[in-house]
Amino acid sequence: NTDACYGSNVILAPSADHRPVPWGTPSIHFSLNGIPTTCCDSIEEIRTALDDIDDEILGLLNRRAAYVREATRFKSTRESVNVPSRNEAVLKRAEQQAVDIGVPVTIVRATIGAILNSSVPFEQCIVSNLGVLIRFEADSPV
Ligand SMILES: C=C(O[C@@H]1C=C(C(=O)O)C=C[C@H]1O)C(=O)O
Repeated sequence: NTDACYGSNVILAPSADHRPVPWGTPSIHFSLNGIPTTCCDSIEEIRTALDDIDDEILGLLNRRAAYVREATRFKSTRESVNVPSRNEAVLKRAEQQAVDIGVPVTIVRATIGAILNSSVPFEQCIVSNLGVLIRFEADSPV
């Protein structure tokens, strides 16, 4: 039952433990120079696509981290960095979006959760080290 993976949509897959591979037909449909194309015919093809996507995700994480760092400009103390109510809202919104768009909710819950759980310590790290920098500059001879 794929309901549990997606949160709503259901895809059909053979349920046998030892199914012959590849089973089914390529399920990713896209247009290559206007020509309808499908993927994938091999695991290598899939892994190349996953590597490309991971590169894109890294670019997005870099952008997100820049905004998280910028948020420190509006936080006066290290204690005010973590805002649990906002974390909760970010996660809730992502889960709802996932269901609406058809992204597997299991993946969204874990990844957005991990992004929040790492963004807060990153932001706290920036705030802590800004303090060090300011103290260092204040203590330096002019
Ligand atoms: C960026 C902020 O700081 C923290 C990081 C958040 C995030 O990564 O989305 C959300 C809330 C805060 O815990 C913020 O307050 O919005």
